[in-house]
Amino acid sequence: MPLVNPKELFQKCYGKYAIGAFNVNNMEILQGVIEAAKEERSPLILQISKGARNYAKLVYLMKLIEAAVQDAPDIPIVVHLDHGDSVELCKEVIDAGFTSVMIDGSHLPFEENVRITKEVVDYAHPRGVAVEGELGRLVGVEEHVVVSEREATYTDPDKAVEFVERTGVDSLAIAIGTSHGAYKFKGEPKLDFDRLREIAKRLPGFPLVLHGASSVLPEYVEKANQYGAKLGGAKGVPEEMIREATKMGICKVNIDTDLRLAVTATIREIFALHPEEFDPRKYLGPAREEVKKLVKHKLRNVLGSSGTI
Ligand SMILES: O=C(CO)COP(=O)(O)O
Ligand SMILES: O=C[C@H](O)COP(=O)(O)O
Ligand SMILES: [Zn+2]
Ligand SMILES: [Zn+2]
Repeated sequence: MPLVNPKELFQKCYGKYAIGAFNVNNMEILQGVIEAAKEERSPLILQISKGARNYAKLVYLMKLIEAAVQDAPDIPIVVHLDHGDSVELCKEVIDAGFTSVMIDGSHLPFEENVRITKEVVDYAHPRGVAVEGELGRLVGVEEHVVVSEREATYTDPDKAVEFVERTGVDSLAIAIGTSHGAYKFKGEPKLDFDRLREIAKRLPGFPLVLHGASSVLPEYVEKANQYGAKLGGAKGVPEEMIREATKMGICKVNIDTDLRLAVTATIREIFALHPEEFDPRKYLGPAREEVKKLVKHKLRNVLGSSGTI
């Protein structure tokens, strides 16, 4: 089937399970993710960041995704722009065939965020493309002990309603305590589920998005460290918390760091155990296999999207 708009996927999964949005940077990661979705009979969101585009060139990534669609003809696949930082970039990728874009104005003043997000919606919707906006800031490592600090960065439920109404976005990324990367918490992991519940209550049935949703699986961190990495103190969102969030209106769960860790741990082990090896297929192949194993686990045991197509 052709690439799909995520709207229908979100309607179907709301409150029950979530769609995994996996960052794609190269062929091996893409193939690992696709093989997992095929075996699990699960829909997929493939997301491309500005960084991915700078690394691999958009034309290469789009051709790889075209190949994936051909290789997995019955899997609904969304191609999404992750953290679009300008109206121009969103328009460019819409014209290139993306079926979903994120315009991330979360660092801007509210009115400015509304303005640019609405501009993207006005361009995207007539072209059949969905738009994700973001309200609230994802902050790393620092613990939110001070209430005023939390109020300044976490998503305000009143503002979320106003933002959705005024922009017409199809989904909203919210800040409830997650952050990007491998160092999400200093102490015990904690998410503001009361806030999520409140936002979901005020926006009934409206798809919410969780960024920074990697779990930073200890097995990968330990293996990478065992073979020379320095990832001390790495900590992610426990899988149980992700499961809980998918029951509360989170329809899209963004995962990048976990893929990076799976690749890195695998390659480090091979380099350490087989120093004579110099054929990239001998370490990129196993890394791809590990990505597949990880994504199957996420789809089946964390997101709950296995067997839904
Ligand atoms: O939010 C993300 C991409 O937009 C990825 O988050 P992680 O760093 O937790 O994988
Ligand atoms: O949100 C961030 C994603 O993990 C993408 O990261 P990147 O900009 O390094 O590709
Ligand atoms: Zn953001
Ligand atoms: Zn993100």
